[in-house]
Amino acid sequence: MSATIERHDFANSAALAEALASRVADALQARIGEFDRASLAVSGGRTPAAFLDALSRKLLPWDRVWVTLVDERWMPESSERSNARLVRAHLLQNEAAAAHFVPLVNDAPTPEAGLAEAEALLEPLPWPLAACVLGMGGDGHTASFFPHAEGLNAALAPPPGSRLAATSAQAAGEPRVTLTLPVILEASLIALHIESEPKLRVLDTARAAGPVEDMPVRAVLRASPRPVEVFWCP
Ligand SMILES: O=C1O[C@H](COP(=O)(O)O)[C@@H](O)[C@H](O)[C@H]1O
Repeated sequence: MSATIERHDFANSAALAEALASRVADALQARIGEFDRASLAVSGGRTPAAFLDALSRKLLPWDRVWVTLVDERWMPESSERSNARLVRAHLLQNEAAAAHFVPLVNDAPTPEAGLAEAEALLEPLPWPLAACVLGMGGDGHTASFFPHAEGLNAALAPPPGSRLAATSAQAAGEPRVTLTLPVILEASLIALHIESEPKLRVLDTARAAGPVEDMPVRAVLRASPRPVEVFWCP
């Protein structure tokens, strides 16, 4: 079973960041042109900072853009590991300061306890996503779909209408909240942002046959209704 991807390769991280920012800005602009509002989900982790900076400088009617996260660690934004903190620092600045940001974490003690409230805050967004920018870990996780995670099945095949799921895995560190697979697959643009040779090898392995539970990025690659656009640099 081979995954459908469209590769965009770049010489370095700065060139990739600019190109990905332009691609996402175009997707947002197209949706706004048609429906007046657009939504975007971005990932956290170490990779996206330069891309988010570049996107923040794009000229768009940002007051018509709703931004949320692909996934989040269940911890306050005061933590260095908070994905929301990354988005506030790198995307919600410059032109994009006018965007509406909807984080996924609330004051509940666990993702399971906070899921209904987080889902309710997502309800007013203009769905489906105009763009969803995924990352990928060296273990083949994407979003918070970690290999053999507790909650993985519900995140990949949720009850109808569920936009969020709670997952936990030793490799994930903290408990997580994540967009569900159907929400990601509905996005008009699904981009996968990866940097380094080792991550490219992980992607090659993920594209080969093998269980989804071992490398959950396979769930996206195999089920995506359109090519997943891979943005890569060494
Ligand atoms: O845990 C996470 O990891 C992935 C990949 O992060 P990176 O640091 O290797 O770029 C990220 O896409 C996800 O949003 C994050 O929660």
